[in-house]
Amino acid sequence: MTEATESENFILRKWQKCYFDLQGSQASPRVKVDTITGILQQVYQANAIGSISDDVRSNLARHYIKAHSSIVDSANGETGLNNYADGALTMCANHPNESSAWTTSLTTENIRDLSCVKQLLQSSKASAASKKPTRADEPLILNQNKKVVDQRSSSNPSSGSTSFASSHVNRQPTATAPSQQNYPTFNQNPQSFHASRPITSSANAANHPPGQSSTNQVSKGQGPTSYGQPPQTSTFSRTRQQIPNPRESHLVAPQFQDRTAPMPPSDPNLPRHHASAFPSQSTANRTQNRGQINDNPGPNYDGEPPKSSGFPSHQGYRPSGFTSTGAPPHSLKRKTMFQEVEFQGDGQLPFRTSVPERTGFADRRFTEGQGARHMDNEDESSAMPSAFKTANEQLIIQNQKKYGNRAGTGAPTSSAYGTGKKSLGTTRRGLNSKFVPPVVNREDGDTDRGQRGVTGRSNVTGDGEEEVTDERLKGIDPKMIELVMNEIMDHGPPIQWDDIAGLEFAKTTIKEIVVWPMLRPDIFNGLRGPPKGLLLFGPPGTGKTLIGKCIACQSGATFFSISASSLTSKWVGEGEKMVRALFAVSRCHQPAVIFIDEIDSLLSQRSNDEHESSRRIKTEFLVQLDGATTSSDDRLLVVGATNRPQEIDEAARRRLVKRLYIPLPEAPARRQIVQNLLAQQSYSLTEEELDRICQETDGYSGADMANLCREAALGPIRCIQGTDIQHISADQVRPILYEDFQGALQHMRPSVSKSDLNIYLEWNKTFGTGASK
Ligand SMILES: Nc1ncnc2c1ncn2[C@@H]1O[C@H](COP(=O)(O)OP(=O)(O)OP(=O)(O)O)[C@@H](O)[C@H]1O
Repeated sequence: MTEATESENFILRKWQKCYFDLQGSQASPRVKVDTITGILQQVYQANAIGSISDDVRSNLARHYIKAHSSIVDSANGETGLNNYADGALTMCANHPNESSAWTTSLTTENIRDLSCVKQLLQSSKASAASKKPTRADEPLILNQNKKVVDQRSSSNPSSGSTSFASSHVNRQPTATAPSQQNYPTFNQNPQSFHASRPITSSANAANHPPGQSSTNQVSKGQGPTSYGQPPQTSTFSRTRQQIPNPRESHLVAPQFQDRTAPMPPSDPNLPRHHASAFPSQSTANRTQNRGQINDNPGPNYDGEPPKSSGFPSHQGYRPSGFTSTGAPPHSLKRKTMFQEVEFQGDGQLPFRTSVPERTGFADRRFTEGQGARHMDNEDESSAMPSAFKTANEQLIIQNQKKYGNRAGTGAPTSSAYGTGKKSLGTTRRGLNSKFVPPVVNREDGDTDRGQRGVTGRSNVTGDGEEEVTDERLKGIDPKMIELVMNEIMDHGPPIQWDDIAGLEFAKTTIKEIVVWPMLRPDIFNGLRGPPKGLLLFGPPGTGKTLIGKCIACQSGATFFSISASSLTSKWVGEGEKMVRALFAVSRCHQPAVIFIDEIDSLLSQRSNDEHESSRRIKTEFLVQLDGATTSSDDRLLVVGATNRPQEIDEAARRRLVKRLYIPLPEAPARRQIVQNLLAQQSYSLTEEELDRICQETDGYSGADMANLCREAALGPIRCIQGTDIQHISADQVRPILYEDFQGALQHMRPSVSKSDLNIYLEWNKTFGTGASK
């Protein structure tokens, strides 16, 4: 077996390991995306260190992408390509190495094929009439464009340039461009994107003449074309190619560059990994760029003052991109002409080079491309933009329109589970960046709500740029938003109902009153509407937090988990701001579950000697809770957990409509906990011994049982002589026996006192839901 094959097998084994993550019914979109990203990273890294050949890498990546094309093609704005493209797509693009320049494969034709462009054209139609160029102007513009076409064709007939402009030129439908085959182009049939991607033989790479520009490399099929015919460029590559790193001024606005000039191969500013560099662009930078665009319109391509065409000029992009690449002056003309001729619908779009715009732009195409939805014969020229809308913003809006109804299927939509990655890319955007909320799941037919979700976040600024800021986040400190996203949004592993032993009454009630309504708001509305506040009370360690997570997981909701004491202590003086931010962000992540542990410390009875700051937090919380409870549109559930229900303020108690007692586990539940935990270990216990353990642990909480099992599991280890532990193999450790539990029971006493239990029972009788009177 060759070394390469061994590496391949190693990766395949890992791959199989990931299979469950991808196929498991509970695998959230984010888990799947992360899993794919992970395996592709391994493939890519293995190739980078020479463990596997380019061929093997291409094979693996291709198979993997094909096998999971539905995930790769996910249009989910949160878990789909927005995140995914940053990493995995780079790798599966079969790009030869990190420092190679990326080249665009956008062409005049395929740009128009992009569904997002189509959408943009449609959406700007309304304003088009007023800003449509006069008939007299059109021939001029077209002639200018023709001129550039000719220039490009003649000056660079066979360079293999993949410049945006040249691609445009050479993708004219007529076969007049002899060098067209040298340009990366899109598969004419987007549907065949996955189906017709032969692996690019590494021979292509091997045959590649040394010193040839990377643009040519791509065109020869060494780049992203591993999924398509050599001259074609997959959408993967296009996705990357459209994302210039803002730190690389020479790469800015690649569509304007004369890409016949090779890109600097080892610019010190060039990040080692495109995957990490691109997403790391802060929105602050982008905002700055926008500022440049809007504040400093600059001259147009003729050095004249900006035309009043409704397009902002792009001085922020042009000079650096052009001077450093030595692009000919006519590139500027090209820019403007494309702006007006090729992108009549939204002329700015192709010239926006900040990350999300590009990503979203390409992603949208990528996502919808598989449906082979070619652009209809739109009257594109009739559409003129009135306000700039970035592709990412457009994507979000489109996603809302398109996927706003997913909850009805019961499919988890925006669950944040199963990923170690912070969602929504906020960590990438930076603190001062504009927060772009994720897709809000809305119901079928509820156009008003869906519409509101869209319009609610679109503001046309004075300079004509359309901002995408959620109304619900207005006035919220971005740092707080970031904190909520980073510290409060929970990304733990998914929890199933079966993971929670016993508690049948609580589980059944919760499924009925919370989970189903969250999954099917179309059925559970009006009187059947879910409660917005739920209180779980009972002794410590009985599974209240588990239940909270399980609710979120089972209802496909985003889980926000915070301890009330950290609200009052960790963010001293900022507590109420945090509460506001928490609710605001979670409203953007609906359906959402806000789990507040130790809620009693937040909502304790009001008293005169209460500290001012805690009073403010409490007031804010009640206000927000009221908002959640009064707005029937919101799919927001507040779950409070407490060991001291009797201390909760009665105003708060009233708002936590359902109050469920989470008692200590009964014997069968304790048995289940033991069995579940032992399942991961080698043990030898008879049924009787298990029964005895359960009898002897009366009064133990779930957490006590877990601790008992941990202690018992150490029994076999303690039998081993200290020195031997270093030498024995794992299978030489004997199984866990009943004796180990007996030993553990000597040390582990129950943590809940009988008197405490009486308080819970009493309170449950008075205020609990479903308690027998
Ligand atoms: N019903 C249960 N089924 C399975 N495991 C349980 C159960 N109850 C508790 N556990 C175990 O105890 C641990 C602690 O549970 P959890 O944090 O949910 O308790 P809690 O009621 O929220 O505690 P606290 O009130 O102290 O916050 C869990 O991680 C789990 O290992």
